[in-house]
Amino acid sequence: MGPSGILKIVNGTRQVVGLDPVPGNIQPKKLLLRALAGERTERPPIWLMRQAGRYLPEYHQVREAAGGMVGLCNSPEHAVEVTLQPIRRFPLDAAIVFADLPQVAAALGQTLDYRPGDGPILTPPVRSAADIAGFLSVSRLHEELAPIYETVRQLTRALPPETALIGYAGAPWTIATYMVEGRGGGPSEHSIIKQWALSDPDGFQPLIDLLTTAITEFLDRQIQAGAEAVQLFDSWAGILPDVLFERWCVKPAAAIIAALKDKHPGIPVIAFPRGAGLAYDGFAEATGADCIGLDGTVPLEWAVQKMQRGLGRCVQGNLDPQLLVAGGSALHAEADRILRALSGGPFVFNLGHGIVKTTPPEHVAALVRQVRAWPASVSPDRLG
Ligand SMILES: Cc1c2[nH]c(c1CCC(=O)O)Cc1[nH]c(c(CCC(=O)O)c1C)Cc1[nH]c(c(CCC(=O)O)c1C)Cc1[nH]c(c(C)c1CCC(=O)O)C2
Repeated sequence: MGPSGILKIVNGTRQVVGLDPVPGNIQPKKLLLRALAGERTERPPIWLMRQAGRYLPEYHQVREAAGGMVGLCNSPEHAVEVTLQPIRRFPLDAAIVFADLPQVAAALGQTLDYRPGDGPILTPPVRSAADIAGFLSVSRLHEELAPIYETVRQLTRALPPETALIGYAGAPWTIATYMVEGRGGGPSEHSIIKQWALSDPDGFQPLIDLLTTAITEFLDRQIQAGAEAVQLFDSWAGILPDVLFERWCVKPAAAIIAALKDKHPGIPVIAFPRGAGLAYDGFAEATGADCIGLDGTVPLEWAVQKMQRGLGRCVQGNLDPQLLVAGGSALHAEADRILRALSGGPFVFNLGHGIVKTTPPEHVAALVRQVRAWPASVSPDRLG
C-alpha cells in the first residue's frame, strides 16, 4: 500500500479503495468519519466517553452557573461550553453533545433529579404498562428535548472543522433500567426491572416499544440538527440473561438503526452494548451498526478476528478508565497494546467505559498525544 492509499476491510479482506485527502483540499473527510466508514486510517481517531465532565475543574464552574445538572443539560449556551471544554484542552477527533441519558425519560413524563453520589433519579418509577399509558406524545417529546437539538446546532458552528460531532442516546433497555428502578449510579441489583422483564415479558414490551420509538425520533432530530454520527449506549446490556438479550437489546437496537439508516442512509452508527460478552458477535451482525463499542473485557485478538476481519466492522474501545486515573507506564503500555492489536483495521480509540471523575487531565493529554503519534507507516502485517 502506498502512503496515500486508504485500506478498507471488505468482507474480511483488506483492499485499497481510495486516496487520502490531499493537502489543500478544503474539507477532507474527518478522521472519525473515515474510520466509521470502514477505513483503516493512518492513525486511529480518538475521543473518550464522558470526555466532558467532573474531572475538569472548568466544568464545575459552568455546572454551578447553570444551577446544577438538569439546568446545564437544558441550557444550550452552557451545554455547548462544557462540550467544547475537552476539545480546547486536548486535540480530540470528536465531540459528543453534552446531555444526559435519562433526559428522554423526563421528556416522556417522569421527573429527573440528581442527588450527590446517587446519579440520576426518576420519579415516579414505572412499574407497569399502565404507568406509561399517559406518557408519550411525540410533539411533547420534541418540545422537551428541543434544548438538546439547539445545542447540536450551535456545536456545528462552534467546533473546529476537523472535529466530528457525535449525537447520542441511551438504548431502550438501559433507559428502562433508570425508569423502572427509579435510581441511578449507585449500586443496584436491577432486581425490579429483571423481575418484570423475566416474569411478564409481554407486559414489559410496551415500555421497550415506546422507548424504541422515542429514541429513534430523538436521534433523527439530532442528525437533522447536524450530528455527523450517533452512538447508542446500552450501558446495562451486560445484566441481561442470554435468553432476554435478543429481545431487549438486539431487536430494539436493530429497529432504531434500520429506521435511522432509512431516513439518513449515510449516517454512521456506533453501538455500545456494554458487557455483552459472547453476545457481541451476534449483536454486531444483527444490528448492522457501523462500529461496535467494546468494553474492557473484550479480548483484542477476538475483536480483530470476529469484528474487523470477520464482519469488516469498525471497532471502538477499550482502555480501562482506571488506567487513565493511574497514568504513567501502566497507561502507556496498555494503550500501546491496544493500538498494536486494533490499528490493522478500522478502529476508533476510546475507553471501555466513561471517564471517572478522579482522572487527572494531564493523563488524558498524555494518552491523546500517544494515540496521535501512532505511526501511519507500520506495516499491516506487523499489526495484523
Ligand atoms: C448510563 C449513562 C448515563 N449517562 C450516560 C450514560 C451512558 C454512558 C455510561 O454508561 O457511562 C451518558 C452521558 N452522560 C453525560 C454525557 C455527555 C458528556 C460526555 O460524554 O462528554 C454522556 C454521553 C453527562 C453526565 N452524566 C452525569 C454526569 C455527572 C453529573 C454531575 O455533574 O454531577 C455527567 C457529566 C450523571 C449520570 N448520568 C448517568 C449516570 C449513571 C450518572 C451518574 C454517574 C456519574 O455521575 O458519572 C446516566
